[in-house]
Amino acid sequence: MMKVASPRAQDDSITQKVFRRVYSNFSFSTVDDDYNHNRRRRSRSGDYGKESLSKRGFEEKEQVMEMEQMGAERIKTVLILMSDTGGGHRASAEAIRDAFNIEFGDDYRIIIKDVWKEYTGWPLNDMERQYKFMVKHVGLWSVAFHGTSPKWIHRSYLSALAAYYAKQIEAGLMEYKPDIIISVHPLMQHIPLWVMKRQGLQKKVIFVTVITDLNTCHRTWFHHGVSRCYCPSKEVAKRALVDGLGDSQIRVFGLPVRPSFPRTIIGKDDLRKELEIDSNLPAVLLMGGGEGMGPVQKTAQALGDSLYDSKQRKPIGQLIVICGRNNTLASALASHEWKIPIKVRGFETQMEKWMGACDCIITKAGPGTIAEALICGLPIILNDYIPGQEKGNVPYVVDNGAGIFTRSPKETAKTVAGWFSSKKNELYKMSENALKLAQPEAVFDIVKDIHHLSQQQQKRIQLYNDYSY
Ligand SMILES: CCCCCCCC/C=C\CCCCCCCC(=O)OC[C@H](CO[C@@H]1O[C@H](CO)[C@H](O)[C@H](O)[C@H]1O)OC(=O)CCCCCCC/C=C\CCCCCCCC
Ligand SMILES: O=c1ccn([C@@H]2O[C@H](COP(=O)(O)OP(=O)(O)O)[C@@H](O)[C@H]2O)c(=O)[nH]1
Repeated sequence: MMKVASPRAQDDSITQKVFRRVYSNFSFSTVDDDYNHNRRRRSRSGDYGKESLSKRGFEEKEQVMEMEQMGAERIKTVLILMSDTGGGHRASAEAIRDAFNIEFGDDYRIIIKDVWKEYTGWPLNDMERQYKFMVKHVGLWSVAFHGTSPKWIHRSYLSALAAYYAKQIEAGLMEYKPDIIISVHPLMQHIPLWVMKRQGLQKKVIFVTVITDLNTCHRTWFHHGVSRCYCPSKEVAKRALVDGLGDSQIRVFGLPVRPSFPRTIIGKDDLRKELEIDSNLPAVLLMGGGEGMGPVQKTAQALGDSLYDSKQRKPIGQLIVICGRNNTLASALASHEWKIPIKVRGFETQMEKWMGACDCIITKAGPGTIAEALICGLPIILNDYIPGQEKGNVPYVVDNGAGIFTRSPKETAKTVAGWFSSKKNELYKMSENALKLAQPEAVFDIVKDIHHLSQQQQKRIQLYNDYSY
């Protein structure tokens, strides 16, 4: 139990004091704060002085209880910073949220936010649109990605943006009063950490980065001011070390994937029934990230030919295409005449079921899709990658024997037809390798480590308060 020994203790409630210690420089203006402010005013105007000693004793007990709540029991707020530049950052943010809920129930309140979009102005609030434009013109993206790699370039630009939008971002962070901030985006380290430093919050609020790229990630991911930098692979951890992060900051658990992937235990037959997929024909899943990018249409057409045995006049396989948010692609495919069974879907929220029902996957080299496919034991054909952050995902898959890379829709279609007929062993071997490479527990390891950090910090705060009051 905490000891409260300061004579100043009568002035303010302990809750306020601890809160002020944790958020000493924040000037909150919330309903809670109005409540605390009114209580403080009552206290200062001497209301408490008129009360009987026994009442005061009761108040003290109440204060100690409040103190205990502020310590071990208080619900912690976790703010996850992300942006919908691609579908992977949101998927990882949701994975972390779900794992917190599974592991720690109501002990943590999880908020997923794009604070740039909600609180700042151009160009920060428009990243999704600009990113989409740039990745459509890959040359432009390549120049932007590699051109901004030197620290002095991205640091000075991000510092300028931080200074310009400091107040707004501060307001954004303050609205949620986070105990822990988790960034799952390469551009969300510098600005919040800069704001936190300005507010003297660096030691009080835990800030961690969860990298969502498997290999050739951008250097903006590596910020020295973080408590932890969770790297999904040894390759990324090496880059973090080279960039100057310390061993104590780096942890390698894997890329966080939504717990529904490792935890779905419905068999393939049942999944196929539920999704109304033919239960006898092997199935290939074709997709291109959250935005339906890459040569999806041409590949689908080539598969329409290669998975049809014209001699026997019957299909040897079936095709599932998930177009994500690419509605143009979905309508183009839906209006096509097919000789094989096909399902064309838009944005799906239960990807674990579609992957669980299929036998292999064709995708651009998105890290989220790759990590999920590995957990489902799906051999992977990578048919495209975004220059820069996705380039290294190709050797990650191919060198580990979990898939192949080809940009040719015809070669892709021929490979799948082989896997579904004479080369079943190859498919099986790759499936085994995929499972070996998978890290289904990564997201749980990450949240447990964050919980551990939070407990350590709590102990420090309690110790500090023991001696202060
Ligand atoms: C000296 C020559 C400079 C030339 C170029 C200047 C142009 C500046 C314009 C834009 C800046 C580009 C930022 C590059 C940093 C990129 C970091 C990075 O890895 O970004 C990746 C994310 C997308 O996430 C990835 O998605 C993948 C799939 O799609 C996959 O899922 C992967 O796992 C994900 O990591 O990209 C972004 O979010 C970039 C959005 C850019 C929008 C541009 C808006 C500009 C607003 C703020 C920019 C701050 C830039 C800091 C550095 C700028 C320095 C000049
Ligand atoms: O209809 C869809 C399409 C994609 N995704 C998810 O979106 C993420 C895509 O991330 P990835 O890193 O592969 O590529 P990005 O979209 O970021 O380019 C993965 O988690 C997919 O499972 C989804 O949930 N529904």
